Amino acid sequence: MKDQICYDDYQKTASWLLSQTQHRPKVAIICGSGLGMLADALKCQDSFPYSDIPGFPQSTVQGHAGRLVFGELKGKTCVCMQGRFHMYEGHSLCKTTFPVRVFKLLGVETLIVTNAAGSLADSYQVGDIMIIKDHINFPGLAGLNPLNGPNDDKFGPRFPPMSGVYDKDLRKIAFDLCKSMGVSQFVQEGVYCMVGGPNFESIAEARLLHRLGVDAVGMSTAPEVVVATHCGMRVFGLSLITNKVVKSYNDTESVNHEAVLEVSKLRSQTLQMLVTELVSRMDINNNTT
Ligand SMILES: O=P(O)(O)O[C@@H]1C[C@H](O)[C@@H](CO)O1
Ligand SMILES: Nc1nc2[nH]cnc2c(=O)[nH]1
Repeated sequence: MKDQICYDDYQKTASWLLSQTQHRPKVAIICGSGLGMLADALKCQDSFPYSDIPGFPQSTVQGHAGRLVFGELKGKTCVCMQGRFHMYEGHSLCKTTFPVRVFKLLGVETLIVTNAAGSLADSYQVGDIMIIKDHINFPGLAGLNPLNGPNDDKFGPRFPPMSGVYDKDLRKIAFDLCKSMGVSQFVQEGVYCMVGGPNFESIAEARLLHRLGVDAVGMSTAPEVVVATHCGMRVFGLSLITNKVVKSYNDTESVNHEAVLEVSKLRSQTLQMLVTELVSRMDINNNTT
């Protein structure tokens, strides 16, 4: 896939998908590491391996199946990415966010992003679910932004604001749902920070992030949210805390990807229920053809 992607490229992929499925999703869900089971709740599924979708990049990370699944959650039509693209895989940022603009052209209005993340906040525990309140886009601050290059006005403005992008109403609904599901004791709300990866943080880096007010750190999400916001989508995000980031030189523990995937499994059912109920409560105009 070439690095410069133009409107026609997104359009070709969207048109192909629309010709292959009757589903017309209003909600898109991006599954984080080990969280692909979120798609299992979809009814009346049509699914497509990324390798079959014209123009789609390919997943290379363990725990990211590489399938696009269309279907219904409690009667609401959704499309779900079982596997996302990360900058550290060697994709350019416009490739990692390619699906988001395709979703826009499919008619998607709300993007739900999920990820596995390490916690910096002292009060967080492994297995906590963090409702994302805001993000720090570290690569973005350093000039690595998916919106770099000529702006395409068909998608959005040259200088999009990024304040208040994680929808307040959806966050409130999610909190209330967690209470009624009896899981609020392990639900947090906080700031997610994207770093480039693929290495996990050094202790000095972890301390820096902690001092900056980061609650959870990961290697994705922010570019997808920037692109979704640019094209006018509503955004909701969840981080699953899979590990505590090591901040002390006395700590002998260290994190690895297998442990991240193990913890993802632990909370899979809760996350699936939360996302399903959240979507069912969304105010969406569902056109099914
Ligand atoms: O796709 P996400 O952000 O959930 O993946 C996280 C960050 C790395 O890709 C991986 C590290 O275990 O999990
Ligand atoms: N950067 C980063 N990404 C993660 N994804 C899951 N855990 C972590 C972590 O500790 N650091």
